[in-house]
Amino acid sequence: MSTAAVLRRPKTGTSSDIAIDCNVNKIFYGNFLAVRDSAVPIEKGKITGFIGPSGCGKSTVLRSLNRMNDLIPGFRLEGKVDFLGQDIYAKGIDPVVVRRYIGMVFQQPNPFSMSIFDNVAFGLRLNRFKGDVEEKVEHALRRAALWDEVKDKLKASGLSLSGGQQQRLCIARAVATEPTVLLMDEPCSALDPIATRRIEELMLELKKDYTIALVTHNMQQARRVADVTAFFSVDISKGGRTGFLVEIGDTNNIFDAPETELTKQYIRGEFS
Ligand SMILES: Nc1ncnc2c1ncn2[C@@H]1O[C@H](COP(=O)(O)OP(=O)(O)OP(=O)(O)O)[C@@H](O)[C@H]1O
Repeated sequence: MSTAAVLRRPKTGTSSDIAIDCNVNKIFYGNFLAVRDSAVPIEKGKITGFIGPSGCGKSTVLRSLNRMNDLIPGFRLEGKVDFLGQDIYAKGIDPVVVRRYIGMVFQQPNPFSMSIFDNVAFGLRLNRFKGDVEEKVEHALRRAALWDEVKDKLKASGLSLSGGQQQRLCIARAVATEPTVLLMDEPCSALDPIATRRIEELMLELKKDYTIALVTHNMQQARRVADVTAFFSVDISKGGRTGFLVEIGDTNNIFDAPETELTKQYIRGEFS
């Protein structure tokens, strides 16, 4: 069976509510133990927010969900990450195919130095899409709430757009190939408050069609958009700096009735 055949999209009515079942025992960069003991189920159709102090491993865990960390020399994961019940780190699974189903939007908007149209069409062409590219590009730009602003200048460079528009272009690029899950690594950190609000509104709109995992430094953002929040912290007890999951639960519970003292302290702003 081919890899593409192995990685299926979720069907309605499947028994599990989990899109990605992430069970990290350990993640290393070389000899450095960056993250330990983090079981983070990413529920279908929800936004799961990752919060926690700098260096607690939020991005590392997020990037493990679509094998983006494979690109980093020395990266090693002990544990299991299942996408719709299939181990994405299993032998024979092509990370490129994994990333087609589990797309990513980065902190810095990173449109390619090409036209708006070509930015969105990029993944389609890469995947040798045989259908109507123009229709797909328009659909993706509409999904990213950018169509009205760019429909008359599709040949202009993606780099000519504002920061917020560029980030929406990157979201359009990510959704053009119709992934199942979108990983968003601090997608608003380079944006002003108005552009941030637009992206937050967009995330709430996108979750109707996509499962989203979101790393954010901004606790208020997690509170505004995340259905589920995972709080990570850093363990310095053994002389290292190892991130770990403290707790995960409904966002309201994490913010209003957290189970651990550590979460309470973080939510109260006692450390950052
Ligand atoms: N490419 C890398 N090579 C080596 N160590 C890394 C690499 N990327 C991250 N780390 C280390 O792994 C740990 C977790 O980093 P990570 O970026 O995942 O944390 P984070 O919670 O996302 O941090 P921040 O909020 O500051 O972005 C940190 O100690 C970091 O220095």
